[in-house]
Amino acid sequence: MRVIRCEGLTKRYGSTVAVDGLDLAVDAGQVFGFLGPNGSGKTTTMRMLLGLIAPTAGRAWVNERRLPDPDGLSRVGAMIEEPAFYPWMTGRRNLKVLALHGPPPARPDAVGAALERVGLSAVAGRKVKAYSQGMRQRLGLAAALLRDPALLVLDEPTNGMDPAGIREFRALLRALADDGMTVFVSSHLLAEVEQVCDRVAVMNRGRLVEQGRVAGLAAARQRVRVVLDAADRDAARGLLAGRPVRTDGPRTLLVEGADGREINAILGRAGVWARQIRVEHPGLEEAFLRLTVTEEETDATAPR
Ligand SMILES: Nc1ncnc2c1ncn2[C@@H]1O[C@H](COP(=O)(O)OP(=O)(O)OP(=O)(O)O)[C@@H](O)[C@H]1O
Repeated sequence: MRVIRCEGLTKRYGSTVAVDGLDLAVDAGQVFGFLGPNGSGKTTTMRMLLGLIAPTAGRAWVNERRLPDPDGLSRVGAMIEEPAFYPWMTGRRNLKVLALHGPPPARPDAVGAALERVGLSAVAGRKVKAYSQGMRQRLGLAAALLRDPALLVLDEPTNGMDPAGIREFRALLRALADDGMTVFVSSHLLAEVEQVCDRVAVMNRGRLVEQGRVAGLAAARQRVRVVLDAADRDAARGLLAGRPVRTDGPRTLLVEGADGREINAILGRAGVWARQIRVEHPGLEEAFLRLTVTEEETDATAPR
């Protein structure tokens, strides 16, 4: 089942195109990472999917209902921006207040179950003002879980958390998906998403630049590392001109997306012999950075 589907989803604010013709498909039971640098349109997309803002153009379906159909949205739990709680109330009381607000009202045991699920049962009797950032985020997640959602939409949920908290949160998301929930989670930090997500979509300036399995994207970003005698480096660079090639120190060239054999042949034919040619698969993090860096930036930062 497709839990989220978008076709040409677009949001404009005056002359700013926050989201530009987005096509997206998210299947049930996955953790789906929605990645991109700040300002790339992630929050705007999530707000459209939650029916909080109307698209300028395009269509979207949530839980197989065309937005803004409330039936599709009634099975969605969300955490967008920092969750707001009454600081002078305990964690448990905050959730009870939220459980009372409908529709639909939450099941009577929903508060206890949600606290248990996020690992806050032991501190549920403490006032929220004494909670750490990580505890607040988890309470936010518990609030999103109160009505047994089929889909969780989480906007940068680990912002401000420490590394241990991030690890625990990641395990929690994985466990929820293993129980059949679909988790749509945004981040500008790939490293954390890479370890928990089945699939990712990468946004840049309102546009989708990649979508696929995490493992597949990492493999697709292969590069060839060519180590030469320093005297040969510039000649080799000349031979590879027109390809995405950059230097990495006085003896090394990195050629993006290339095939090792082909590079070997080009250099060998011209009599420029490499000391070493190695195919590398840089982590998704690096691939992601490269994807979202503009061409001018690449030129400006490339060592010459
Ligand atoms: N209400 C608004 N009015 C005008 N412009 C907006 C509005 N909301 C978002 N934008 C613009 O749309 C673009 C995308 O913003 P959005 O918040 O969706 O990005 P993001 O990827 O979620 O980034 P962040 O992680 O910083 O929230 C930005 O250029 C932003 O300035």
